[in-house]
Amino acid sequence: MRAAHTVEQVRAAEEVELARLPEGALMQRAATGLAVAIADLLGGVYGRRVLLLVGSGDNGGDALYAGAQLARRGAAVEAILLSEQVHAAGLAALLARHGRVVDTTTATRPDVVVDGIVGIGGRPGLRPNAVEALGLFRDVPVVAVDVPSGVGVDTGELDGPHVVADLTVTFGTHKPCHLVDPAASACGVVDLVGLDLDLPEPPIQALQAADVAVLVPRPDPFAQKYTRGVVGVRAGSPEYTGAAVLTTSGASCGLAGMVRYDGPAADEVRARHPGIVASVGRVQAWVVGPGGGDDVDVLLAACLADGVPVVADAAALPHVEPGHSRLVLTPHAGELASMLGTERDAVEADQLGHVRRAAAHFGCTVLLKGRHTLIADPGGRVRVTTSGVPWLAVAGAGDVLAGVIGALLASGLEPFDAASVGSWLHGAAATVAGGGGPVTPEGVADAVATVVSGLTSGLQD
Ligand SMILES: NC(=O)C1=CN([C@@H]2O[C@H](COP(=O)(O)OP(=O)(O)OC[C@H]3O[C@@H](n4cnc5c(N)ncnc54)[C@H](OP(=O)(O)O)[C@@H]3O)[C@@H](O)[C@H]2O)[C@@H](O)CC1
Ligand SMILES: Nc1ncnc2c1ncn2[C@@H]1O[C@H](COP(=O)(O)OP(=O)(O)O)[C@@H](O)[C@H]1O
Ligand SMILES: [K+]
Repeated sequence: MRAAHTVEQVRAAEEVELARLPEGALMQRAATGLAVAIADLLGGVYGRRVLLLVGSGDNGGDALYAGAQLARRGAAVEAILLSEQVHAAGLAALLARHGRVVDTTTATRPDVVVDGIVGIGGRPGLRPNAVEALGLFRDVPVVAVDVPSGVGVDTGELDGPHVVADLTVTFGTHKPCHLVDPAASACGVVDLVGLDLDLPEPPIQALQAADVAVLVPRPDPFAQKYTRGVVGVRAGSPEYTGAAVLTTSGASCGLAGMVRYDGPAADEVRARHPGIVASVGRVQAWVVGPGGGDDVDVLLAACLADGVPVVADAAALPHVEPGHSRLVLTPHAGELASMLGTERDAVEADQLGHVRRAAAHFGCTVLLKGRHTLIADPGGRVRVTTSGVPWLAVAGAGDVLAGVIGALLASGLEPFDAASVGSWLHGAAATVAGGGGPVTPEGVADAVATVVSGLTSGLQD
């Protein structure tokens, strides 16, 4: 599990560690990890040129100490000081290793720019002198210290100028901005330097393959199709039969024992999936909404009346009322904006705030689709999916996702787990299906089984 903690949580843990360790030890550990990461990026140190952008706080201190270590190993290190006051001991260490203080007119073209402007103590946005310094060498790789300066560290928002990093080296734990878009998209590759901090339960997590392998349902030796769970699909309309085919393709990923289809596209659905039963019967979970027609409100009500968990997607979303705790809502930003009475841009700018608000308002699990999909439950927990690839942004991919989550709900996973595991599998399946290239939604649905078998092959008992 990749965990992200808030600034307040990091500060509290840091205080305990600072009291325990000799003065400066924590910063030295951070700076050493940073120097090693910069050396890796440069493919060596001797003779390389490093430009440090140094702000007034400890973030600048990390950069100065890392610069001193690189200078000791033969790098030519220059520093632009963006404040009259910078970390004094860090600056002394750099100068002792023959690092040089320069300004925007005297800086030499570097091989890497190190952003030590501001860290977890920063407010969103950058001051004009920082913007000017960043503009000097636009095509040079940037390594951000802890966070790209200027981003909303706890919110994942971008408000004003900010650093766009190729690599971010963070310390102790991830922060929300490393996982949550749009800020996450400014981090580049994120490298974590461990500091042995004693941290509380993280408010935000990103499942990794090993976590999904544990959560994904596996049939026991005496399993029957009914004990594995039946997922019912109410999707498609005479106009949109494809949505029925794609949603049932997701539901047929193999994670439930049976798929039932109830709708107007039974012939199309059975032509692709002969195993699907096109008659009404008992189910352990419903998926409703993709490609839905005029009767989608009636169908949603019928699904909810069954008392089983329900995935509501697409056309069903505008009809959802608060108060159904075993519901999973799967909007994209535009759909969530309509549900909350706001604009798409507002949702995209503050994805974490909106998905949390929606989960609290509707009292159920809400999955906000995007590059880094967010899943929130009404208790405030959030998971982020980072397994996807941009090729997954293709019409119909959302229908497949709803089907996969429905299968996981039918198998008995709780809504929050079903949504986050389903989303992770969906992203990983796109990687497998495309092999680095384009995907079709049906290809993604087919690849879910391959992903699951890869995950669970090491776990057979
Ligand atoms: N936590 C840990 O475990 C460890 C933490 N460590 C490191 O410490 C860092 C946190 O250091 P920190 O607390 O000194 O805050 P930091 O972010 O450097 O500067 C804040 C100052 O910047 C200013 N300022 C604010 N906004 C601004 C803006 N938009 N643009 C420009 N300037 C702005 C403002 O000062 P002002 O100029 O307004 O007086 C404010 O006081 C952390 O990120 C990590 O790198 C590691 O060394 C060890 C382990
Ligand atoms: N840039 C991206 N990187 C990774 N995944 C993405 C990206 N953009 C969209 N996706 C994913 O693609 C899917 C698109 O679903 P959706 O918008 O509902 O499409 P549709 O309604 O046409 O099926 C979602 O799972 C979403 O998370
Ligand atoms: K920084």
